[in-house]
Amino acid sequence: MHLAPYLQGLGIGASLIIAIGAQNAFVLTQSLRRNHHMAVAALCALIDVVLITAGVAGVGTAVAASPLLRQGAAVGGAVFLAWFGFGALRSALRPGILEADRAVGDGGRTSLRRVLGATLAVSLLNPHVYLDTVVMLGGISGHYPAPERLSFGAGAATASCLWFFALGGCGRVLAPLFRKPVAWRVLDGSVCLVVWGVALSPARQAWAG
Ligand SMILES: NC(=[NH2+])NCCC[C@H](N)C(=O)O
Repeated sequence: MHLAPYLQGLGIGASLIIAIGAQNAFVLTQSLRRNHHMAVAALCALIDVVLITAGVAGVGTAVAASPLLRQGAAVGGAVFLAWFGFGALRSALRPGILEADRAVGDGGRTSLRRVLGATLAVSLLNPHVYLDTVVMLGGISGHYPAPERLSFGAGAATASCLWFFALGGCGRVLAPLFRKPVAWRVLDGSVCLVVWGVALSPARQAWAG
């Protein structure tokens, strides 16, 4: 294991993942509801590990080289983020509609299958996930010689695991704050703005172009 590339992978992986977006908002919501939150965190971490491995193995370079794949991902991603943001806007404007869903604690649990299905959707249909793992981390890892590339990938995978388990576990601490409906409205409103901002961001369009 090479320490310097490992730490670089850890730092770059963390800085890419920490910004709030659709996936983080979803994990945080399940954590606040204690809705199979550790299974959700584990699935997100697992998906990251698999995609980072693919990126480090060279898939990212191939995707970036294909205009068709890039544009397909960009259009699909914008549609997904627009739809996800619309859901957040709806619950910010009419918090009552999701009341049962939003109960803090054990009141709002849905079946494990449904929650894991939603986790897969919010991860695998989300362009940010591929951009971070396959394209960015995969692309940066290409600058290292092979053994150091593996250490870089291991560092990035460590960042993902630490982040998702921390986010999944933090609901217990934040739960008292989210007993007030207004806190959910603020969270949902911010998520809507951020997600729509990402859907329209010039960086994403440049990537598509
Ligand atoms: N490494 C990742 N899984 N990145 C994608 C998720 C990160 C992004 N901030 C979000 O919450 O949507």
